[in-house]
Amino acid sequence: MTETQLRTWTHGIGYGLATAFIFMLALQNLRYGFYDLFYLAATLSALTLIGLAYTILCRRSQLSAKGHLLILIGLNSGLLTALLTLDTPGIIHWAMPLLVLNLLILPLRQGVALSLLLVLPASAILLFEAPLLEAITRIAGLFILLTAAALYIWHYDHMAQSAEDLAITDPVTGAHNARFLDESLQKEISRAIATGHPLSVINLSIDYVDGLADLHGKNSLQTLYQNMTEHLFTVIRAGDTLYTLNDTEFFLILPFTPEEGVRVIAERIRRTIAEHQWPSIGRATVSIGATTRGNGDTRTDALRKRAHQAMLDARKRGADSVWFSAGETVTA
Ligand SMILES: Nc1nc2c(ncn2[C@@H]2O[C@H](COP(=O)(O)OP(=O)(O)OP(=O)(O)O)[C@@H](O)[C@H]2O)c(=O)[nH]1
Repeated sequence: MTETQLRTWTHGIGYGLATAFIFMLALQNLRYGFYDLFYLAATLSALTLIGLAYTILCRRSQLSAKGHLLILIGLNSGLLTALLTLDTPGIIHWAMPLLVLNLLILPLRQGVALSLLLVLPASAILLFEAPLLEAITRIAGLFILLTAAALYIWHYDHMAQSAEDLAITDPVTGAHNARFLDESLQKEISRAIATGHPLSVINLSIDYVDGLADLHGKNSLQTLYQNMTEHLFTVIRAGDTLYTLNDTEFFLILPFTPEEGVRVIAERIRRTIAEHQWPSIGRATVSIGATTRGNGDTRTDALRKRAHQAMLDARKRGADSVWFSAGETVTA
């Protein structure tokens, strides 16, 4: 299930349950002849029903649907007005489903702010109108509910962020992982097509990995890979992105970089790696394949394959070398 679908379901169920709850209150008050409270509950349940309809209408853009804020401001201010104008402090418990809705539907800060705008004046009214002990008990209940719901939402947001980070970041090296590469490269290709700026990529592979693993062990190779990632981060400029493909290969996306530029940076990477003293194994070299997008390159696999082939060509010419392969050019 995508995040948008998850939000649509939770918002829909939230509004649905709130509508059912408030509608029951409306019916009960109608039965006992409390017409003011009946009209209030009927208005609030109509608003939650609008929220449900809005959720269904905006189901494809639920993450950016701004109308929820207006609907919830309407609900919260409706209840606050009733607390101020009707002499029935008992309806403070109607705030409970509203607090949950605020936090369930709005971004955390907005949800907490709107809830406090309801709870603080409501508490003052309650302290003024109800017996002290009763007022304190009800206010405490509201704050406990608000805190628990806010902590739960904060925890969920935090977990979702960690899951997203894990999905796109290699846990060992901190670079982006291969799954994220195609998505980013496609975006950069579209951007390069739209703006006409050059785009280059680099495929980089550590030389003689089997020999290094035999000689120094797999753990040393893993450490070398991490050290090389850190090193590459210090060589590339902001805006370039680094991806780890497997335990021995890297990929770099270099926006705004023409052929002359990618030749410079590829050679710089090769030289600095060869000159470096690596803590786990001493000396190491890399073979680098580089390519620049031609006007016929519109897909990621073409660029990835060409960079990979260029890296194999570099290796064929002897380790510790760079090979550049020109982009596909189509004449109109
Ligand atoms: N994407 C990318 N390109 C680089 C990088 N370093 C050098 N280049 C390319 O190589 C060209 C020449 O770079 P340098 O020899 O460092 O000269 P420079 O004039 O100091 O480079 P800039 O001020 O970064 O443009 C640059 O214009 C870039 O196109 C890098 O880290 N990333």
